[in-house]
Amino acid sequence: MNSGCDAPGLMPIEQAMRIIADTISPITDITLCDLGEALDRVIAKDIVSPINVPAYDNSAMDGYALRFNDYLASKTLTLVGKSFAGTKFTGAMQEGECVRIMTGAEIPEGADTVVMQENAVANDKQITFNSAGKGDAIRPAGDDIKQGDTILKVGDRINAIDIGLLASLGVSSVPVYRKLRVAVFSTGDELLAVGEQPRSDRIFDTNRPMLLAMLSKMGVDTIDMGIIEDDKAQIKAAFEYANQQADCVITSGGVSVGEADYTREILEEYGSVDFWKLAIKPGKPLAFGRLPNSVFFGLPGNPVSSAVTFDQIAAPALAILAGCKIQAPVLLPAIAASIFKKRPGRTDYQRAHYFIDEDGQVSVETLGSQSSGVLSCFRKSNCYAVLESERGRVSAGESVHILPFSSIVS
Ligand SMILES: Nc1nc2c(c(=O)[nH]1)N[C@H]1C(S)=C(S)[C@@H](COP(=O)(O)OP(=O)(O)OC[C@H]3O[C@@H](n4cnc5c(N)ncnc54)[C@H](O)[C@@H]3O)O[C@H]1N2
Ligand code: MOO
Repeated sequence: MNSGCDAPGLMPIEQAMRIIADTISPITDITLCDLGEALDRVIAKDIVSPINVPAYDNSAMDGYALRFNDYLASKTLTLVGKSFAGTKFTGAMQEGECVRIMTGAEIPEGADTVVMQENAVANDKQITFNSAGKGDAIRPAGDDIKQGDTILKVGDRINAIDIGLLASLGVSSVPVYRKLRVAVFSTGDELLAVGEQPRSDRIFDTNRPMLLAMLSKMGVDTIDMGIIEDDKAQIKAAFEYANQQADCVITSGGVSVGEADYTREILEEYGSVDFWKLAIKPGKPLAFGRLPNSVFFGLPGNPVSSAVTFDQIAAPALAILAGCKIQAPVLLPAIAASIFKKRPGRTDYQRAHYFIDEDGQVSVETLGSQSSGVLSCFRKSNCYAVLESERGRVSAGESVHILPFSSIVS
C-alpha cells in the first residue's frame, strides 16, 4: 500500500524543469572580466579569434626540415643552419640542403617536410635520412584556430581549457554576465549553527554549509543568512531581506505539511508558487516560485533531499539564471548488481555505486540506507541510480539508468 509520500498528483521532474526554463529570465548585465578571474563565468558575447593559432607553420618534432623532392633525389642532404622555437632560420634553403629544426620552430622558407632526428644519421654537415613522408611533422599556421573562428559562444561557461584557448589568442579580458547573488538560510528551531555547543535536543544545521559549498562550486556569490527560527514573522522578514539582496533565494526546511512548515505559505503571500511537490524521491516537497525581484527554491529539510534537489533542480535553474546554456542530464544504461527497493509513484534518485563487472558490463549496486536523513550514503556512492516513476522493486540483473555524480556533489 502507498503511504502519503507516494500520493498521486505529484508533478514529474521533466515538467518542473520545463516550468523553470519558461519562468526564469536570465540576467543580462554584462561586465568585462580579466582572464585570471574568468573561470566558471558565462560568456556574454561571442569570442572571435583575432589571430591564427599557431601563428606560423612550425615543426611538431625535433629533426630536420627539407624539401621532400630533394629527399627523393638524394637521401643525403647538406645541413645549412638551425631553426629554434623563438629564433628562426633566416637564410635561404637551396636545392639539396636541409635545416636542423626544433619542436615549435618556424619552418624555413621552401621546406615542406620535417624528418624527426631518430630517422636521420648526421655525419658533420652531411645528413642521411632513412625515411620521410611528404608534409610530415609540419603544423600549419591556424592548425588549431583560424583568425575569424568563433571560439566561445554566448552562454558557454568558461572552463579551464577555455582559459587556455583564450590565452592562446592573447585575450586578456572577456565579456561575461555578472555573477549571480544567491541568498541561503535554514529554517528550524531544532538547528544549531556549527560552532555552537552540542545539545541532546538539537541537531547541527547541515544544509546551509552544504548548500553554500555547492554554490561556491558553481562560482556564484553567496549571502549566508544563517538559521531562522520557525516563526512566521521572522521567516517573512528573511524572505524580504533576501529578495532585496539576491537574484535567487534558497531555503531549507519547512516546505512540507507540518504545523511549523511556513515556507510555502509565505511564498504564496509574498510572491507566487510555480510548483510544489514533485514526483521524485527524495525531494518531494520542493517548492519553486518567484519573489518580487528574485526566484525562490524551498528545499526540503532532510539533508539528502536538500542535496539532491539542489543538484538536480536548483543548480540547472541557477545555470539558466546565470545566462548559461544547459543540457538535459545524460542517463547511462547499467545492470543492477543488487536489488533496489522502490515503490511506484516517484522517480527515485538512489545513491549508488557503479563499476565495471568481470564481464566488462557497467553495473550498479546500492550501498546502504536510502533514507533522506542518511547523508553519509553519498560518500560511498559515485552515481544516482535513476529509477523511473512507474517502476517497483528492481531485481539484480535488470537494466537501470545511472547518472554519474557531477562535481556539485562529488
Ligand atoms: N505528513 C507528511 N509528512 C511529511 C511529508 C509528507 O508528504 N507528509 N513529506 C516528508 C518528506 S518526503 C520530506 S523530504 C520532509 C520535508 O520536510 P520539510 O522541508 O518541511 O523539513 P522539516 O520538517 O523542517 O525537516 C525535515 C527533517 O530534516 C531535518 N532538517 C531540517 N533542516 C535541516 C538542516 N538545515 N540541517 C539538517 N537537518 C535538517 C529536520 O530536523 C527533520 O528531521 O517532510 C516529510 N514529512
Ligand atoms: O522527498 Mo523526502 O525528500 O523523500 O525525504
